[in-house]
Amino acid sequence: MLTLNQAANGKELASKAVKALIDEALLTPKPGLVDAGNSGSHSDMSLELMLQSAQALETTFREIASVSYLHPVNQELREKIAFIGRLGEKEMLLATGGVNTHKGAIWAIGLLTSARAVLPEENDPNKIMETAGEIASFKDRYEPALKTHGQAVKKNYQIMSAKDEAQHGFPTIRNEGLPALLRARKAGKTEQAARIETLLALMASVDDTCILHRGNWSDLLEIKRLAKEFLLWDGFETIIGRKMFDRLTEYCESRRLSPGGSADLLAATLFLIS
Ligand SMILES: CC(C)(COP(=O)(O)OP(=O)(O)OC[C@H]1O[C@@H](n2cnc3c(N)ncnc32)[C@H](O[C@H]2O[C@H](COP(=O)(O)OP(=O)(O)OP(=O)(O)O)[C@@H](O)[C@H]2O)[C@@H]1O)[C@@H](O)C(=O)NCCC(=O)NCCS
Ligand SMILES: Nc1ncnc2[nH]cnc12
Repeated sequence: MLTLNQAANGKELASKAVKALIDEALLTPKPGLVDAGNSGSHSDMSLELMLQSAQALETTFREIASVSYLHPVNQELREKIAFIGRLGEKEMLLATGGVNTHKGAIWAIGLLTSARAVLPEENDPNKIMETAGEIASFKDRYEPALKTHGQAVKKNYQIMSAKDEAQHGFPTIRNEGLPALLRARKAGKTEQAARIETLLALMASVDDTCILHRGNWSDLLEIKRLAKEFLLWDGFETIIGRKMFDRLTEYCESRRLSPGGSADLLAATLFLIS
């Protein structure tokens, strides 16, 4: 039986998680990603599909929050939320007809939801990321032995995969995404510009296994370089910044490359400060 506080906390966190996914999907323009203008590098995704997928995950996040509420940070918690997270992946595939829209987001935002429910009074995003990292670092004895794109890519390159990112307490959000968002807001930029700069700050740093899976090492380096240049030229504020954005979009879309991991981390950043 859920307590009233537990139920309210779960409902609120799940609604914030879904909103973060919707806000990320609606943010336009985004290089190589699905947005309100087009489907970027994806022939099997659309904005409608992304929104359907986000809505379908409400129950997953609510259940993660519910079991995590005031729970000690231990292996039992890790295994409980892994079970729900795997069901969430199935829900996503059911809602999208088999398209992988939000696997990385279920992982990252699932862990952050769990940490926020463990510490319902905590407002410091850094403490939430640290706690999520601790939860992610426990062994999940029921993890199925699957061969994933992320694992295949990690075998070839020495990179920070989605798992490492979480287990280290989300260093890319802590050091790049969140500071970029706060900086842009402080500079008085529009919320849309601030979020696009946040995405590009993440792209400039994340070892995105989606990019490496479809492309190669030099693609990842070029995407990081163009994203850095965009930020260096103050984003959409300057002609060169806008040129860099167009070049980045052209680079991704002509090669079918998608920074899906950065998109997930943008949604996670928005969730953390909601
Ligand atoms: C630990 C898991 C995340 C599994 O990780 P692993 O690396 O083994 O598996 P992947 O299947 O490759 O999924 C990782 C997804 O994470 C995103 N991502 C990639 N790089 C990073 C990074 N450096 N940091 C953070 N996040 C990252 C990315 O997700 C997005 O891309 C997906 C679309 O990919 P795409 O390549 O376009 O589509 P595919 O259909 O897969 O391939 P093609 O079309 O190219 O053929 C989209 O979903 C975005 O979300 C990676 O895909 C974790 O899933 C896990 O272990 N879960 C078990 C349950 C659990 O423990 N849950 C606990 C909390 S809920
Ligand atoms: N907007 C988006 N487009 C493509 N893949 C994604 N994965 C997460 N968000 C995405």
